[in-house]
Amino acid sequence: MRVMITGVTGFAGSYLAEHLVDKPGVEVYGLKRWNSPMTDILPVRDRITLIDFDLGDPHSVYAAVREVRPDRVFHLAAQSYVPMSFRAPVDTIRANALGTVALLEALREVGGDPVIHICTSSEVYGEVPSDELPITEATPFRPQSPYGVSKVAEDLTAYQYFMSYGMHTLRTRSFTHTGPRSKEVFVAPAFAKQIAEIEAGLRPDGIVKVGNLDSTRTFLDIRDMVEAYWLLTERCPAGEVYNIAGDTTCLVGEMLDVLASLTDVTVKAEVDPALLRASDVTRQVPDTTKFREATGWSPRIPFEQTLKDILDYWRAQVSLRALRAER
Ligand SMILES: C[C@H]1O[C@H](OP(=O)(O)OP(=O)(O)OC[C@H]2O[C@@H](n3cnc4c(=O)[nH]c(N)nc43)[C@H](O)[C@@H]2O)[C@@H](O)[C@@H](O)C1=O
Repeated sequence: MRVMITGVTGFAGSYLAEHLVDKPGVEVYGLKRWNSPMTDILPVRDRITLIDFDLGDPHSVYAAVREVRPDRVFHLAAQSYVPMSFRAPVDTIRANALGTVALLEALREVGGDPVIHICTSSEVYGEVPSDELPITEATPFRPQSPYGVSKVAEDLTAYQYFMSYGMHTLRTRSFTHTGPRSKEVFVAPAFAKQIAEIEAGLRPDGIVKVGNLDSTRTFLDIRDMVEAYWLLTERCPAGEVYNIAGDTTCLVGEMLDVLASLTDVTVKAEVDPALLRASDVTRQVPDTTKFREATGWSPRIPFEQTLKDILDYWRAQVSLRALRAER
């Protein structure tokens, strides 16, 4: 089976590749931008076929799809950082929304009836009123960022290709997922990196810069998420949409408390106004019953273990950077 992953050098794409390389009969084709850094993000790079493409260029998307002729597609390439989408809305919507249209058009033209996972986000729901929680797949779209809008477009496009052409699209509205190797622009690695720097003596004031600590997130380990994506394509009927999320719902401030409990140094949080958003989604409380019933999936990695692994990853990164600086 030929499995194509777009965005294979991204956080989710690299973990999915790692998850799939040992599955019998699976050949992994990873699509990446020609200049994507791969230093430590893609440990299985020698076990997959890498293909350069650019989501912004429909010709390159078509050429890659024609080369692979995939049986399964995981579309994980995206501009995924919400604050960046406020600064670069056109680029975010172009890459995410138009990139998805380009991919689906290429798949339609090449044919072969692949199973296609289009990865959208809990950000499509935006800020949901408290009396409408938990968020089900029937909760209305109220996106609060250009990123959220781009993901609504991806979601509806995947639905339209199923309805119009009978293509085997599946959509996930993926809630927060994190783990080692996630970029430090996201909240858990941002906090973990700063704690590792305090431990290494690089932040003598012991201050961790934070944004909005009163935001609720439901955390899932990336390694559980990629298993969910695989089961989605194994077990779910065409055209469906699913929320996928972890079991741990807490305030971002509580997540920082757990991280702080994993170190011996004293951690002081200080709000950096630059980390506050024009509008923030603060009530991310999902109902994932539909996906769990369809697949039997449930998360295996405890929240504290995920945070420990993230902190250890940043401890290693911080010492590596210090070593390089010494040379
Ligand atoms: C599902 C969804 O998940 C992710 O989007 P996100 O939820 O915006 O992720 P984040 O880690 O940037 O923020 C989480 C929350 O934490 C608050 N927060 C506080 N202090 C800091 C802070 O220092 N840094 C950051 N980044 N956030 C902070 C921040 O205001 C927000 O309320 C992406 O993968 C996205 O692609 C996606 O689809």
